[in-house]
Amino acid sequence: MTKAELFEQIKIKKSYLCVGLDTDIKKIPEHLLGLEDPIFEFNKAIIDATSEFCVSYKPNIAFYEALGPRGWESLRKTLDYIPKDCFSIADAKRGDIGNTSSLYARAFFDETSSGMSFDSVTVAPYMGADSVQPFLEFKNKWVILLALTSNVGSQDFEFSELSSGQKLFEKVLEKSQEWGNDENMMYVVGATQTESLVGIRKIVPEHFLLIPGVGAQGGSLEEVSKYGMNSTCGLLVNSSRAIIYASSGEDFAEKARIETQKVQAEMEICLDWI
Ligand SMILES: O=c1ccn([C@@H]2O[C@H](COP(=O)(O)O)[C@@H](O)[C@H]2O)c(=O)[nH]1
Repeated sequence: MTKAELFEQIKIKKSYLCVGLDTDIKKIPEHLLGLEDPIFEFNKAIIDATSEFCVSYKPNIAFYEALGPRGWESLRKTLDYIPKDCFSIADAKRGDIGNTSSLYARAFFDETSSGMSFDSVTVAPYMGADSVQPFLEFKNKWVILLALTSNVGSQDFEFSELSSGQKLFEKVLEKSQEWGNDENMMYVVGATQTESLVGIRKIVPEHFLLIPGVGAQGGSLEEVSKYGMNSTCGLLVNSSRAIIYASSGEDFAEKARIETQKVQAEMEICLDWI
């Protein structure tokens, strides 16, 4: 999906919501557990209930790979089921020396190799250019580079001040623009980091940002939108647990739909600002 196509979907659905499919076998409703593939059945019901109100889905790969071959199969079926007008994100946080990164890229982008072709994959930037480049070699695919994460541990390295006076995450934003552009690279910025958003927008005014951390982590959608939005929206705001576990009962999909619709309604108001 191109940047223009993504913005078109945002305008059509009046939403920049990404629903996170962090599907934990220990948390899915009991009545699904007897089915052949409970994880897929859960995701299918969530997607059916929410796709009207969101533009993207983000399976976090950890939840699937922890289950071995069964988990990978649930992931592949889930990706197949995600509507083609929704932007798919493999939240895998990969990155290694070049030849290894090439194989990670094939795992998430090359359908003939792995059976899966996501629109994008999250990548850690700290091994530098040669660790990211193999992902960028795939046409019409996106790298979503970790910049300023939502967790408390972001303080440990990402805010470190360099001799140039820049923070480490600022250097990531600046340097990585030599590798890709706003048509093939996005950045992860936590919704808990809104005080840094104005500065981030000075470095990457045109790029899309993937913003996790609203909902269960307590970030504010209004603040993220106020400080992060640009003329093409420029935001994909993710919520996982607050949506998919809105209920632990048989009504989980219905409750997920209600939560998704609430977030979409708030986003519709914010989209009027652009
Ligand atoms: O900085 C980051 C990077 C990634 N994540 C991921 O996003 C979702 C958030 O889930 P919630 O349930 O909405 O809190 C999850 O998959 C994280 O691994 C993040 O939270 N922060």
